[in-house]
Amino acid sequence: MATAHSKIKVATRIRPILQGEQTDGGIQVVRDGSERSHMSVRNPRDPSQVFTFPFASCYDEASTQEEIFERDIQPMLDAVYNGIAVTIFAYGVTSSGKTHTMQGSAAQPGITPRAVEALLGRRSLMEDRDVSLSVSYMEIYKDDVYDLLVPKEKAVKLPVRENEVGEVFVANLSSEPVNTVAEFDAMYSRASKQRSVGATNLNRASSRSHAIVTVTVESVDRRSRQEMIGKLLLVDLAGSENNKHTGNDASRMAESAAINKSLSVLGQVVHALNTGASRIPYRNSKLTRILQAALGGNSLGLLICNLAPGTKFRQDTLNTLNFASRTKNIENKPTVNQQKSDAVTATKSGIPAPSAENDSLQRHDRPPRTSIGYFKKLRVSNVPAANPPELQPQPKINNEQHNSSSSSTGPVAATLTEDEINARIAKAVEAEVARRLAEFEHHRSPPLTEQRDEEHRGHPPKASASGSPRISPRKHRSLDIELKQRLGEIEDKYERGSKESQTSSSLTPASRKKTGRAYVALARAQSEKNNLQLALELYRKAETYVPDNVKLKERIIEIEWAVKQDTPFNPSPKRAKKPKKTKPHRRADDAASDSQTLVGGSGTYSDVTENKENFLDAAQYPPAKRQILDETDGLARKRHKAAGLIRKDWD
Ligand SMILES: Nc1ncnc2c1ncn2[C@@H]1O[C@H](COP(=O)(O)OP(=O)(O)OP(=O)(O)O)[C@@H](O)[C@H]1O
Repeated sequence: MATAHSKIKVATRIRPILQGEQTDGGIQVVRDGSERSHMSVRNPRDPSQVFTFPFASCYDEASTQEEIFERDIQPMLDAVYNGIAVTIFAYGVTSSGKTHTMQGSAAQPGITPRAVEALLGRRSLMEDRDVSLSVSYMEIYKDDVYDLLVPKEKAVKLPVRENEVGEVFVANLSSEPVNTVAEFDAMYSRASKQRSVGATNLNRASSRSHAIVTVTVESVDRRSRQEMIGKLLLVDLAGSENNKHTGNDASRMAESAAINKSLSVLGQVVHALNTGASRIPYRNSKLTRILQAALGGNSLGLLICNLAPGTKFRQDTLNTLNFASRTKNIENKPTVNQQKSDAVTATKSGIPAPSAENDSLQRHDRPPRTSIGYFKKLRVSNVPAANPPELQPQPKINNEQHNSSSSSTGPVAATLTEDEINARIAKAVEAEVARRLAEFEHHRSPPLTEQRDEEHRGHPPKASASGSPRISPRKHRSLDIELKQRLGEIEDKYERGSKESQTSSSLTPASRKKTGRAYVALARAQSEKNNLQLALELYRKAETYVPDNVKLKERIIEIEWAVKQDTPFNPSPKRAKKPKKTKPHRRADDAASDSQTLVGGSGTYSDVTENKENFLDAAQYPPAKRQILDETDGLARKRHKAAGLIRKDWD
């Protein structure tokens, strides 16, 4: 039987213009008369340029909650009843309409209440099966997981665990049985009030956390006692934020940093899956760990990208659509969770069947019966789902994860201090970077000796696409050599030390910064040589070490664009350094937080505009404009300092 692959489906939705919002109509849904549609977005920097992004469904400002539900959600619910996990997540910049789409209001209920109602409605149609529904509801706030079904004062941080077959679950998360729509509405509205929400300049009720509702549908065939467990995960992500617009205070800034960081990791996971990376960084945030099955795993997926039409969000829109374009390439392998429903099978697994006394609230400190994938090892057969074609037991997911904590706390940990272990981890990663870079360079570029020979033979050095490289080829080579030497030294040092394999998340902030910087320098050198594909890969590598660097993201988008259009990329010179006296003193712990975020996630239009300006020679600007830029920068620095975050310019 062939394995069924299913790509993540992507839909986009533009929210209506809010009161006082400025827009220039630069973002539109375009339909070609058939079912096909695409988003058209004007380049904020060059209005003559229009980007187009085709997606399965594009909804404009006039779209209704019902329309989206009927067209894109309803058809996926069959799969849930057929024992498959389905994940629907809303993504977008703050205030773009994610909560409206997922949760909605009493007058305009969103996807979540509609989906539960539809699932409950289907129950009566299942004549030969006993069906039960239960719901859990959690939020991920500042990278900690909380149960929204328990009163806030009693809510504790819940651990995210993995069972012996590598499936991730949230331990001790409660779930409640749901039999009627009224029951669900009461529970959902009570729990949603507990979600962390705060006012920002961009949204009076901005979600400060990612919220995940999980509806579990268990159905047992009355005759064969075969049980199927389907799941529906409804995810309302917090929105990426530009703190120049949000007007956040210190505590909001800390929330914002956590939101932007986790969204950034989500972007990295999507990127790693797209490029077939051997290591997918699911472990770098709780969000991606929990959504692991939905991203390259055994779940069916729908990503709804919410877009804000305001002009100031234009760059966010482009970032969101770029993310969406990458996500739609991800292939999942949906599998049916099916088993014989009897106590013997359950106890055979070593995990007791749920006790009869289990009342309305079930707690799980081990993989719950309903956890996605728990039945993988109990599964006795596969059933084809009504909708998806053929479904197979889940093949091994390409999600190799290097668990550095286990290696660093083995025999080494017994004799070394934590600092020493950290230092070794840092060295190991740097060594890995060095080795990969050397390999990369070896395969991609002609050996330096060959280049030198060419010059000796009188061939002029290759110019960049612009025809006027700012860095001479000689300088490129010396930069490459210098960096390789530096990385070689690190590797040598490491060779004399430990051999653990590591992840970027295990590095100290200083080491992450250093490694990221090395990649940026190499990438820049490659882009100067017009090796754009290679430069792009190196910039992306850098991003895995400094995921929240907005300028780096901007550079990646620019090069992606150049590669896509097959046009030359004209790298801008380094930002002119400001006079020393305007810079506040940097403490050691400031340096350590360099890899933290100024704004993360996707950045925003004005942010990028400013960054773009930073790439340009400051001397090109009239004094008044330079002063404004300096003041904005000073203000931002003050705010970030207050929140323990300091901006660091890369490149
Ligand atoms: N399709 C829509 N129709 C009418 N109003 C909408 C729509 N989408 C969003 N809104 C309104 O826009 C505002 C912002 O929406 P919402 O709170 O859903 O954004 P969000 O993306 O969840 O923001 P955050 O990430 O900050 O939580 C709200 O007042 C909401 O009611």
